[in-house]
Amino acid sequence: MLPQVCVCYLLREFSAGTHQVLLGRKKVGFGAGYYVGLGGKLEPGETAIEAAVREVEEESGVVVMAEDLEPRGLLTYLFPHRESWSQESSVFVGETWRGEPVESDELDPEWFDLDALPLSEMWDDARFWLPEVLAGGSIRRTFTFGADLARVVDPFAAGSRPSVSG
Ligand SMILES: CNc1ncnc2c1ncn2[C@@H]1O[C@H](COP(=O)(O)OP(=O)(O)OP(=O)(O)O)[C@@H](O)[C@H]1O
Repeated sequence: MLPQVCVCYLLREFSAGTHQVLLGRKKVGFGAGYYVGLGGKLEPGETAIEAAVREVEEESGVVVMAEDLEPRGLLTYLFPHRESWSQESSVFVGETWRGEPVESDELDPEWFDLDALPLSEMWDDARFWLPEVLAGGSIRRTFTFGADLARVVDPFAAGSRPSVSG
């Protein structure tokens, strides 16, 4: 089984009809420099949703309850040129949470309008699924990264067909 990680996208209604998502510039470690959702590795014995609750608080100070997180799917990231980076990520979206995001050692939180996501500064896969998932969809998909460890190769290959629904 691939290493299991989670990612959580918190949404807020910024002004009437305008929704925003909390992302953060990752400061250290895997994906440093990219804007990412809050998340990280599951600890032993932890479920993906428990990990999401914990990582949101660790990385931003925001408190979210497990029952306020909606499971929105599973992403498989394959790095044939760097096997140790391959992982499987459970995706959650939450609209109810408490607190104000604060900068942590891991990441510098920032709100983005849903129609102005910083896709060119995120992991390359995000452009293929994140807008649809934040608009209410769910996803089950595999992305394979190339030798540059940065670009998705052949995103429409068999086995990695888009399956956004919702
Ligand atoms: C390759 N394409 C990718 N596209 C979008 N998001 C990606 C991703 N690959 C990893 N992610 C996210 O990155 C976090 C795991 O990173 P990972 O280093 O395991 O966690 P993190 O540095 O937080 O460590 P700790 O668990 O805190 O130790 C986790 O949210 C995961 O969904």
